[in-house]
Amino acid sequence: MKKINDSVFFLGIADRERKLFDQLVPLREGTTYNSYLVKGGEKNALIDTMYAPFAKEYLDDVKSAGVKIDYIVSNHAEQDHSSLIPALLEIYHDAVVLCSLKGAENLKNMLNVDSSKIRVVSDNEEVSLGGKTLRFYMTAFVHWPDTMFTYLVEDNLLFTCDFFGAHYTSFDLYADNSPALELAAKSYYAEIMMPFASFCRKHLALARKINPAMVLPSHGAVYKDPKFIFELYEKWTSTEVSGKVLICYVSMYGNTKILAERLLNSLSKLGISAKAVDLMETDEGELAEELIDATGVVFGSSCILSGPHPRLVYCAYLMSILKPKTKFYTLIGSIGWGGNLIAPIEANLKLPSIEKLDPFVIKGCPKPQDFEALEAFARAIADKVAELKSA
Ligand SMILES: Cc1cc2nc3c(=O)[nH]c(=O)nc-3n(C[C@H](O)[C@H](O)[C@H](O)COP(=O)(O)O)c2cc1C
Repeated sequence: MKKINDSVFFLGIADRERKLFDQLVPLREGTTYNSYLVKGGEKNALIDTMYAPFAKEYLDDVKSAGVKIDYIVSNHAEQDHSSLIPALLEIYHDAVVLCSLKGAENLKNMLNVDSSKIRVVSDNEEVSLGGKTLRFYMTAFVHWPDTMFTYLVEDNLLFTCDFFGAHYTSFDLYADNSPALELAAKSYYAEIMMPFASFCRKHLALARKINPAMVLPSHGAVYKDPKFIFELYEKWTSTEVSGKVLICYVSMYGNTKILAERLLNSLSKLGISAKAVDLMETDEGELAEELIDATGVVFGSSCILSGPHPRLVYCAYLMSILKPKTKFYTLIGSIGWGGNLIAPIEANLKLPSIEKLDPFVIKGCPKPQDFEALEAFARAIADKVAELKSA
């Protein structure tokens, strides 16, 4: 247990060995699950709890505080924060779980929490701990429909659960505002929050309006200087067109790779910010990070068994669920004799109003005339970027 002030304590636990989150998100250095204890003059509250595998450590820590737990605030019912609520209710029989309406439904469905133990709170509702007041803000969809913020009024502390979180363990208590933390927060945003960008913008504005002295998320470090994470979220959620073009390719014998590298070079010469990633060497997390500001995506694939490499189809599907603000896509590739490179990608790429530019496909290895044609293809992409930026 680490002290934040005389009334507020951090009960986070680092899970450094964890390699994958939600069976989808690769972790660079594990993660932390953060829970907080708020001691009031009359009552005490836990804000979010802990992931079940850490039951012993966590419950010992809570008990060592030597206070009765009157309230268990569940800002979000995902099991990494809520799965020890039943165990806590076994210890603290009179404790009441405070959560949103959707949170109540989720806690009942997922953890069999008895309705009699739950009190649903509404937007702006306050609960007094005696000299300390918890105020709740309904912040649906950052990232489940149940999510809410808890604000400790007298101390000006904002508990945001997953919002502003980071899978980051290299800290003692407070954020060091380092490039490593920025990358962890970026990765977290891309994989967890980006699909809900409009909700993120709305709840970011709320957090800014509250103007807390600290932001206390449920993964990663406590932000003593919330401006750091607010400005990053401002940038990532911005609707501005960055103009960046991301080339995502797979190549068996190097033909498509040559096209990808030539295109990257041509785009750079035309003043376009571009990046090429080999999808066989890029995990979901890295791809998601690159997609945050990708205005255009160029899929690169050779033909394999009549279609694109399956990794490209997966990439298109991933884009559909992560919902980056990508405005256009196209394709480069090399075939042997025939097949359809674009159709399986198209069938899986479901992004509202994304525009398709004519693809560029060659036979076998690139020839001098192919390189010339590729220059024209690069100019068409640059023109589209310029058009989007000036719109
Ligand atoms: C396993 C395998 C399956 C292939 N299937 C097809 C195919 O169905 N249609 C086609 O036109 N070419 C096919 N090809 C040929 C490749 O698309 C072609 O050699 C291409 O130039 C390879 O480009 P790369 O080096 O970027 O992978 C196949 C090649 C391999 C190795």
